[in-house]
Amino acid sequence: MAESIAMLPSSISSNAPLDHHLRLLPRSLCNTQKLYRCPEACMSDSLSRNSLVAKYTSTQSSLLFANKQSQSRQKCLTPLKAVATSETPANSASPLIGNDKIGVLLLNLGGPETLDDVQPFLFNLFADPDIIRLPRLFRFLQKPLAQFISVFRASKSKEGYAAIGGGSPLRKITDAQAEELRKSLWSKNVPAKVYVGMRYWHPFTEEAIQQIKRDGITKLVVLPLYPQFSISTSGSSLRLLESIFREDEYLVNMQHTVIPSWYQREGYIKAMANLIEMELKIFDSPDKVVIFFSAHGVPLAYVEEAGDPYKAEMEECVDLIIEELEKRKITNAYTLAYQSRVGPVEWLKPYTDETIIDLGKKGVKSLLAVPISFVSEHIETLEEIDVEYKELALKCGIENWGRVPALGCEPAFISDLADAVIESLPYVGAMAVSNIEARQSLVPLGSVEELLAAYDSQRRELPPPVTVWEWGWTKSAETWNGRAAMLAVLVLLVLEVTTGEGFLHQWGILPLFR
Ligand SMILES: C=CC1=C(C)c2cc3[nH]c(cc4nc(cc5[nH]c(cc1n2)c(C)c5CCC(=O)O)C(CCC(=O)O)=C4C)c(C)c3C=C
Ligand SMILES: [Fe+2]
Repeated sequence: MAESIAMLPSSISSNAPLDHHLRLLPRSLCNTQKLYRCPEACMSDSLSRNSLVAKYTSTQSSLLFANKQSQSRQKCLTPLKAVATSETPANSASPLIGNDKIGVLLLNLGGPETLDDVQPFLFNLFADPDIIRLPRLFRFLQKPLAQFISVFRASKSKEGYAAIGGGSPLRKITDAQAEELRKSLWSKNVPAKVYVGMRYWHPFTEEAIQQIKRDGITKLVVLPLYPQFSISTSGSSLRLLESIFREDEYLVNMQHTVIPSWYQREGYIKAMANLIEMELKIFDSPDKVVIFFSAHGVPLAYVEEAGDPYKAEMEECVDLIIEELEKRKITNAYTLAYQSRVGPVEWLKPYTDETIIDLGKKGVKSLLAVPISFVSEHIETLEEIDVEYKELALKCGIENWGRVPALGCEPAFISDLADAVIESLPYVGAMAVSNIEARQSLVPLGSVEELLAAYDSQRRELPPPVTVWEWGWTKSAETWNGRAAMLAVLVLLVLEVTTGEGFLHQWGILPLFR
């Protein structure tokens, strides 16, 4: 059996040129004000596309990256030898580097595969305290509330899923991405197994972890398939992983590292720019098209109260894509807005629908929508953007509409994910505190525990994204009181009409039958 030996990077030796890392460092590491280009500036001549606004102060504290089983740093930075046999089957159950069996766990949201799955899927979603965080005193209501809201919302959601073929394409696409990533890793002499762990539907994270144990994986790279970190997405999955790891002796001894976000990677940025460049060419006058980045929203309180880095990462991501486009002499106007709001609380602004209406009023005629928070097609690209927002845009006078496809299995993107995994391997179970390269993003590489400790450590109570009853003169109480009052009036009316008795009859508003 022929054996090939390849050297893996001694520390992070990214394919990305050094200046790319360096360019990102001041933004990512300093605790001073961050500068962002004003997205609203896109429509204004006076505010050039390069106008800078101070928007965000990173609260990033220095983090200690060591999981319980951390090796000495010296050891982790020793070049690893990747041992792959040319005859090893691609789906071998025992992928080895040295004596280690390497696994990559892709974390994703999951989606209902049939219309019957919609309500239980929604139940799982709303039962997650990172989606609806109830006050401590009311935690026991989490499941009944999730049941209530999921039943209440299911019919609306089902309409959406019916419109895109009767279910979410997420599982199929994520499985395909996992397979392409595995092939890419093997082609780079890293024989790893790749697993998919969904948060709210099959294959659940718990199932993936069982398989990881059965396969005897000893080093695990955890890679959420969200380019930007949010408490409500990657954070929620990491919290689940933490609880699974904590209770399992095997997992406690398995070394791991997490790549919490990767929006800043050159390969991802270039892949997004490629897609935008290609779609722009379809328009008659490509330079007149406004590039409309539409990100999934989160409630404002996640960012302002719990310190979710999601908004800052999203804005930085858009900046980096725009910089890449500028290098290609593409200098279109652009804007960023947030979609998919659920419930009455305030979410990140500007909202996508309101921004489309504004752009229409300002006379914009061509719009290219760019979904930016997710790398697969899903209900919010296929239904919300392609149907609802397109319809709204056409109604608002926008004549030419285009949409950039999600990255899916785009080869340059998958290859870059593989590089991200390879670059993280020296940090599996290791301390990376002083490694500048490991700290490129607002949420740098670390272990599950460290990341959860760094973000949202107190797990503060947040206003829920859906209407939940609260005591006092609050918005939700007003909403629920209003609904209760309307219901009571309806019941009284029905009683009046059916019994012929009541206030309206006594006051002579309705005729007395007697
Ligand atoms: C980065 C992406 C996402 C963030 C942030 C996010 C936060 C978030 N979502 C909800 C509520 C719902 N999300 C739903 C579906 C859904 N959400 C995302 C991504 C993010 N969510 C995706 C990719 C999908 C689609 C999955 C699919 O099946 O294709 C749904 C269900 C669909 C619907 O009824 O609209 C809900 C509900 C909240 C409350 C939230 C932040 C707190
Ligand atoms: Fe969502």
